[in-house]
Amino acid sequence: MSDTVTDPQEQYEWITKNLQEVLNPQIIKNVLEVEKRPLRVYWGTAPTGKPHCGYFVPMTKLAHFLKAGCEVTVLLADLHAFLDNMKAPLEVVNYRAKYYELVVKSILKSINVPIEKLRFVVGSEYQLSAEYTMDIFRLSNIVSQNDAKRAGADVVKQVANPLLSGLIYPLMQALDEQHLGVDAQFGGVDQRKIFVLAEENLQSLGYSKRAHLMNPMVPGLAQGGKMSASDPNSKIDILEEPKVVKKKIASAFCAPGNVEENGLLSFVEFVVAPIYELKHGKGKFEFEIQRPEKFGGDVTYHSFDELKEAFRTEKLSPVDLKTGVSDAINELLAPIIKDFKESPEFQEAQAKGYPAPVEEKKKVKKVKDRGSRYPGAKPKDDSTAPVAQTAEQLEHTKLE
Ligand SMILES: N[C@@H](Cc1ccc(O)cc1)C(=O)O
Repeated sequence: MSDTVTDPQEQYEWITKNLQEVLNPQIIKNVLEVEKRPLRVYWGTAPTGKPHCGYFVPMTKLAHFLKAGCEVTVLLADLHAFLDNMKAPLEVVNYRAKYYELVVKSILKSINVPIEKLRFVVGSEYQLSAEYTMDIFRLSNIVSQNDAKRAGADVVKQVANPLLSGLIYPLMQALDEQHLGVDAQFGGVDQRKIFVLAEENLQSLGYSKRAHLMNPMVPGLAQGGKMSASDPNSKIDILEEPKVVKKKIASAFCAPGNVEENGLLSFVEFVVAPIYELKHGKGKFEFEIQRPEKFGGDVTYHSFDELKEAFRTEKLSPVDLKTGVSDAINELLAPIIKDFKESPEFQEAQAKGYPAPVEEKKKVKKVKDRGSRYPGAKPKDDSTAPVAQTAEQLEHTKLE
């Protein structure tokens, strides 16, 4: 990556590049133009599930911030992962935070971002202090249940009987801005309601209002563009093997000529293009697709619009677009998979951060054992069926 820019105008352009929305841009401009110092900005991530390909998107923004000379902090929000319906139980949360840290560093390295310029902070390192705790209490005395609930609506998992932790979550995210000593917080536009909560309340605690920078949400690969945890094909793990990438992309929704609802084109637009630009310079774009001779042979597009137009007019078929996108993803993932395979620390963080559920293991073993005792018999999994103890229960079991 080339050197950082120093002209305030240019810095502002890098900071806000590709964003969907900026709240309080004057706070940023004031830092750059009047105070003439580096902008301090942070991005928080809660180590919950496994990071997927969408993770490249905030990474390119971190690169832009560094390019603009910002002081960038990455918050590994371990307690937030716990507070969000215990998505990360306390026994595993520090391994998951480590795993996220290594993924973030590996991605940044792969797109030539100097990681030594970033500050990594683990949430629980400061969020358990007396001062921070007192701030949660102070904030809980000025924010209503309703407002806290609404603030978390797009971030905290919504369940039938919501836990109190889901209300504490947004309060803490607001307080992080103060306790990390930043001028601005960056996140996806799904964080908007929490950002507004912070803007509306920090001043009542005697703290200053921060600016907020928001990325658009990147559509997934399924029809409708949602990335859903329940549809594994809509997401590609950051360590996905090339073959699996091909398979998932092959099953992605992609109708001939349809450029509106097309997760593959979105992936090129929001992930591949910004990374290419970072590596090769402003405005540069190149997307190569290997294609059999009889369908026109290999083809290279020099702008995203050119690619999109070729697909719209059906000069490029879904099969060929899929080949191009799979190859591009595999190229992006290769250095991260390599880092993982070469690092025992990385592997340990994954193994201990995401242990196989104990129940499942037991079940599998039982089924296997039975299978070997009765060769050829189809194992029937009744491990959860109740065992009848009395005549009455036996009768009941029979009836079922
Ligand atoms: N809410 C963020 C995580 C986060 C947590 C705490 C923060 O201070 C900032 C961000 C997410 O959805 O991933």
